[in-house]
Amino acid sequence: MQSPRLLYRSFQKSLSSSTTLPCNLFAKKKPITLQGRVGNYLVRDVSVTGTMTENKKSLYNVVFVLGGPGAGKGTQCEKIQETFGFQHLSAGELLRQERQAPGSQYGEEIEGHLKNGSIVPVAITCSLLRREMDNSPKNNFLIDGFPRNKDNLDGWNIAMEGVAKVRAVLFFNCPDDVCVDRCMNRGLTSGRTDDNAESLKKRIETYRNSTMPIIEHYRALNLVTEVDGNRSPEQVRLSLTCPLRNFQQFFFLPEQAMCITER
Ligand SMILES: Nc1ncnc2c1ncn2[C@@H]1O[C@H](COP(=O)(O)OP(=O)(O)OP(=O)(O)O)[C@@H](O)[C@H]1O
Ligand SMILES: Nc1ccn([C@H]2C[C@H](O)[C@@H](COP(=O)(O)O)O2)c(=O)n1
Repeated sequence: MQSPRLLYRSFQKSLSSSTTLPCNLFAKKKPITLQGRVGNYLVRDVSVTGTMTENKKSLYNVVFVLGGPGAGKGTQCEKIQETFGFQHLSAGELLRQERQAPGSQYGEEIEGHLKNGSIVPVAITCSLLRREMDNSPKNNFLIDGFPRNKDNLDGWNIAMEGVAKVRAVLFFNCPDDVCVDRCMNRGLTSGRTDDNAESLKKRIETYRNSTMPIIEHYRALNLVTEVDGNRSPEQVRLSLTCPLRNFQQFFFLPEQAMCITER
């Protein structure tokens, strides 16, 4: 069997030699979807921005990382980002930095949400994420702690259409009591104003009521890889290797992305 990369290359060749696409499609920045066959495989969902011949930077590839507070998202993202060629962006961390930024017009608003365990409006969070993505040399992003509710999801879908594509969602499943214990321990040294019993009660509530429906939304789209977060960090890391290799192989090709299914 040919490797996905080789299949992809032959698909690219077949496109440039035989596919005629209207010029005005190339003129637009919006992505277009192409489909074709290579051998016994159907290659689809090739997203193109700009001209194919100019080899422009394609859509950002995104893996969302979700789970309860303390489920281990940040710990694992830090471990895997280098090995698998991602940049890790933590929505919570970006918000904490913005809250501290001198002269930020959003500082107080963010602080209120962090203390309450409620979710900051998407316009703020999404623009912080977008700024990091645009300034990064990377094209593949692990976005940790986003989208946390329907407002996040809807805002992202509008703002990122034609800019980023969600390839997969990693869901760290971990019992609430374990999550709370971990955050309380972290609170002894983290300096985080929300690692305390009162904020955690609200954060767990927000996770159950607002974030779980988002995970279910992506599960219905077949994008969710669920990970048992209630194990040692090393066991969790090992269990991620295989799914991440698959993402890397199938989704994160240099200029464009593809999906291959057997005929
Ligand atoms: N598998 C694990 N077993 C035990 N402790 C862990 C594990 N993973 C992470 N921790 C510890 O639990 C705490 C929370 O981990 P981490 O910050 O990765 O969680 P998170 O899901 O990113 O949390 P949050 O969403 O609140 O930022 C940290 O102190 C971390 O060292
Ligand atoms: N999409 C997001 C992500 C985070 N926040 C706020 C609210 C969270 O309680 C807090 C901490 O996030 P964490 O570091 O636990 O991922 O940040 C938000 O409003 N919207």
